[in-house]
Amino acid sequence: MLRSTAVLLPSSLSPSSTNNQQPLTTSDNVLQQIVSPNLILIIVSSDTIQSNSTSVTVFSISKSTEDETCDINIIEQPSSLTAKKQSGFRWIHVDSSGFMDSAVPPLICLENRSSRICMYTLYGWSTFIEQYYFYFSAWLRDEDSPVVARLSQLISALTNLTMETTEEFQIGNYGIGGYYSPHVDFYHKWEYPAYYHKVGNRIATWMTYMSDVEWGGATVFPLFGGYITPKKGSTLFWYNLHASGEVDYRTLHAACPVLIGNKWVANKWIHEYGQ
Ligand SMILES: O=C(O)CCC(=O)C(=O)O
Ligand SMILES: [Fe+2]
Repeated sequence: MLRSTAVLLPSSLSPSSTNNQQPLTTSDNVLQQIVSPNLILIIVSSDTIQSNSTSVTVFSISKSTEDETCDINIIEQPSSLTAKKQSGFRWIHVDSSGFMDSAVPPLICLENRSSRICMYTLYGWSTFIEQYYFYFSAWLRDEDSPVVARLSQLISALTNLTMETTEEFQIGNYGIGGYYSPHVDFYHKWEYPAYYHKVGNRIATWMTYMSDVEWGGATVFPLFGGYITPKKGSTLFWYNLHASGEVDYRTLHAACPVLIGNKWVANKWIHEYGQ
């Protein structure tokens, strides 16, 4: 994975400006900047999820290549899970029957019980200062729980991508001061040649926020000039590669430090092979 720490975040994107917990809307300039034809941003607002209903409203936001305007499509499809790929941009129709609401508590519970918990820091377990990232994570396999398996199925159905070459689910937990420095999720052939040969690069990232964060913890895309405030159940999905397979550096992103509260995310990295 490329490690780039040389990115300066504009002051408007600093963590202190992310603490108002305003929900993102289409009129938000930041959001308009963040979306590009190659970056799909799905905001699944948990407010819109009714646990007993058969449909979920999904905000699929895309910037059209022609006029640079930002469109929002709110689509309710009660009976099917379909993903459409269109030239220039893509959108996704969803019916997940309140899935996110029911998935979050068991996933958190599993995380608490997980024996595969580990702490990610650049220099191991020693000091936390000036390290690349600081958070706890655990890996969940589909076999660990029907909830995990169902979430994988949902992602596959929504994105139209096979889960055959995905990584296990990564559950990440940031405590106070937890952060992840600017990085990209893809890697280069020469970094892990054997692994690359087996599954290809990380074509896409799926990230669901499993908690709100009282203050801080935003995910920042500095090259798009925008950030997303964590909101339980909201999901970001973006392609890390161009259609040609070339890596897309515009997907550089970071997790701002959590100032107050606790942040939980669930990541799924989807690989190229089999797609
Ligand atoms: O927690 C976030 O907001 C981002 C996490 C992330 O980028 C990663 O785990 O690769
Ligand atoms: Fe990342």
